Amino acid sequence: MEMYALVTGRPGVGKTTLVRRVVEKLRKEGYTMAGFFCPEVRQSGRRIGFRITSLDGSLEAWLAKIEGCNGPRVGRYNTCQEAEEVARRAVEHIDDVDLIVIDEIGPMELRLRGIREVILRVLRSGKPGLFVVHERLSDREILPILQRRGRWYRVTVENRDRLVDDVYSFVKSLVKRY
Ligand SMILES: Nc1ncnc2c1ncn2[C@@H]1O[C@H](COP(=O)(O)OP(=O)(O)OP(=O)(O)O)[C@@H](O)[C@H]1O
Repeated sequence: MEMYALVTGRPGVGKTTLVRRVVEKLRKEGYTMAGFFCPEVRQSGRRIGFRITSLDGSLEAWLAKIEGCNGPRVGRYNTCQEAEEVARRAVEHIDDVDLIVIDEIGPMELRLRGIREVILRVLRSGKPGLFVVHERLSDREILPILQRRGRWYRVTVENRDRLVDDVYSFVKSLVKRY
């Protein structure tokens, strides 16, 4: 049974923008949501790391940085343990919301054990979800669950505006069903 809208696509194509637009539309209609975003941080045009923020913006921390954190390394970045607490707290009221939103489920997020556990808890909760999924996700436990229960939306420059309504309608149908 489908219960997740899975947004994927090339880096920088507009996945986060699409999810934010869908979340905004749902919020205006009174739907309640929990989850987190993982925005990149640039300094003088150069990407120096990623933050993690709760969906409502009230919690935030570093997720990964080139310099300054000492969690497991992913490419050029060291992950930051402080991110685990934000992820945990961002979904602590999971039973009280209509929808879980996670941007994104990728190698960096899953490298932190606390975030991996949060994502598994979300997947076990029975709540519908709107997730950005890294196009090269290969996690042997999480990817099969997503594939079994998700409908994929591959974002391109051509379809990214049109997809907002498609994803929005699908997510609404999921919330009604669960
Ligand atoms: N529908 C759109 N119309 C115009 N510009 C857009 C649109 N969607 C995204 N953009 C622009 O493209 C850039 C990248 O968008 P966004 O961060 O949403 O991409 P992403 O796929 O989430 O990136 P990443 O792979 O880094 O997570 C931003 O500057 C954003 O303003």
